[in-house]
Amino acid sequence: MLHVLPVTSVPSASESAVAALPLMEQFYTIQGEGYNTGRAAYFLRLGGCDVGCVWCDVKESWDADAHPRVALADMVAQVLQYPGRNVVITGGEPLMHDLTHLTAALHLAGCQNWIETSGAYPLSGEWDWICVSPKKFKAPRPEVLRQAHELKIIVFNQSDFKWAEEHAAQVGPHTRLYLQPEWSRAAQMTPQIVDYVKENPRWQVSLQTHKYLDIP
Ligand SMILES: C[S@@+](CC[C@H](N)C(=O)[O-])C[C@H]1O[C@@H](n2cnc3c(N)ncnc32)[C@H](O)[C@@H]1O
Ligand SMILES: Nc1nc2[nH]cc(C(=O)O)c2c(=O)[nH]1
Ligand code: SF4
Ligand SMILES: [Mg+2]
Repeated sequence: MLHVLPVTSVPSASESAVAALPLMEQFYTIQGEGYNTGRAAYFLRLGGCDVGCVWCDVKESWDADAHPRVALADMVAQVLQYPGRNVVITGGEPLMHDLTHLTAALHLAGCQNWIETSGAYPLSGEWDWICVSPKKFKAPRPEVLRQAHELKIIVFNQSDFKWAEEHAAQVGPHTRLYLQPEWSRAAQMTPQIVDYVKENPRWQVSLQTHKYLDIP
């Protein structure tokens, strides 16, 4: 005799765990950095990061427990309040979480999923644009570098140009290459980035344009 399990809409403990993620903040703005600069996008900033960049501009994101767990359906509903359909998942380090369910729900809702990641954790989720910004403080995973649409190196001092080339050697042939000044060092490093790009034109300049525009 066949035993038929009852259909229930109550999620199991493991389903509940993936149906919500720690969310530090969400906002609709203009993508300020890299390839998609200037395009409207809804940002979901997830809590949690153990990479430890000394110059991180969002250290409040590091402690995942400091941020409320928000249901994925509620995040999608918030995104849909605005006319744009590009969603940037950032953090914190978003790949510390399994992003399979969040990105599937966003795709079902008609969104384009873009990620900002250090590449230090395995890639999960369905992505339309992957920006990898590797860090000296926790090495990026080679397979994440290989899948990057965009490599964005933060330039803090002159040694970062050589470090940038070492990582450019690990991405695919079509990955866009960007050099972005660390914000507190922008006055010193931006002129050096300009000179470097003129000499090495496969690289492009990326600025944190939202900080100049004074928007989130
Ligand atoms: C806050 S991080 C969050 C995503 C992920 N943890 C990462 O580092 O890619 C978002 C982007 O901001 C960049 N970033 C963080 N602090 C910065 C700073 N002080 N100056 C320039 N870029 C910075 C990161 O390299 C990354 O590309
Ligand atoms: N406007 C805007 N663009 C961004 N691009 C990447 C950001 C991030 O913090 O991940 C960011 C951000 O915080 N704001
Ligand atoms: S990996 Fe990203 S969020 Fe984490 S410390 Fe570095 S810049 Fe900040
Ligand atoms: Mg930012």
